[in-house]
Amino acid sequence: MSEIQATKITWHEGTVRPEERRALLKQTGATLWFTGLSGSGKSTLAVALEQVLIQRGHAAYVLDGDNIRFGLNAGPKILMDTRGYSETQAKRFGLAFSAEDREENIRRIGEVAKLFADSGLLALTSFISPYRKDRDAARKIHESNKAGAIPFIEIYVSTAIDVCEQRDPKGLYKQARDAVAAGKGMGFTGVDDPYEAPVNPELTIDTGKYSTAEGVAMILEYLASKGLVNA
Ligand SMILES: Nc1ncnc2c1ncn2[C@@H]1O[C@H](COP(=O)(O)OS(=O)(=O)O)[C@@H](OP(=O)(O)O)[C@H]1O
Ligand SMILES: Nc1ncnc2c1ncn2[C@@H]1O[C@H](COP(=O)(O)OP(=O)(O)O)[C@@H](O)[C@H]1O
Repeated sequence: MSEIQATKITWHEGTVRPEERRALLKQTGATLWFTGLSGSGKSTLAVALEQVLIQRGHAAYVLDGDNIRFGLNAGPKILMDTRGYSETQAKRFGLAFSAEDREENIRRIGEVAKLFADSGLLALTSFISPYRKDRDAARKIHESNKAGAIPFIEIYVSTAIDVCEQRDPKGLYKQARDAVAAGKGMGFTGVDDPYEAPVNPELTIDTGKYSTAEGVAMILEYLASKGLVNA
């Protein structure tokens, strides 16, 4: 017996067809997967795009790395301080920034975005998602969706590290550089932790060159070309 059979779970088919969901919401669900360094502009772009989409009558929702790490993917300390987890539980379920924890962070959010998009929403995810294999796995989750493949649009926010570091909106680059100088390190993406750039993203946007409004316009143009938004 395989591992999967051993768990004795069976898929329970729904009766609502994807066309019915599309007719109800007057749109096709999709995931827009923003990836890039801290401070590259993922959240700014995603939030600005969400606003325009809603104004245009589209159901859209941003899943933001920082925000999701307060809840679904909270770290051990937050789980103990705000959810009453014991230290053992918090260590078991909490996610920090090791390669394994980032992998699980992205796996969960790949699944959640897929559910949102399958329900008919435009899911906008804003996570560093530094590992190519983890982003590819999220794409695969969408491609192999039970009710039919879901569009997965990878948007590489390619802003150079020196620009991100100059912005340093949360002071984390400075902290990371100081930690490295002190010989401790912080495992901060781009400083002393890897970022693997996408090989073949659907879109690339450098916010060092384009304004937020221009970036949003580029994404809308792409979505319109795929029939995913009202022109
Ligand atoms: N070590 C380390 N490396 C990178 N980022 C760090 C780290 N520690 C904390 N932060 C803050 O967490 C935000 C990134 O969370 P993500 O869930 O998007 O990261 S990941 O996809 O799991 O790599 C990231 O937010 P953004 O700046 O919005 O990207 C940082 O504010
Ligand atoms: N063209 C632009 N697009 C997006 N953000 C920009 C742009 N120009 C400057 N910024 C600034 O860069 C910072 C990007 O931060 P944020 O959106 O939180 O990035 P990330 O989510 O990738 O960490 C913000 O302070 C934002 O105001």
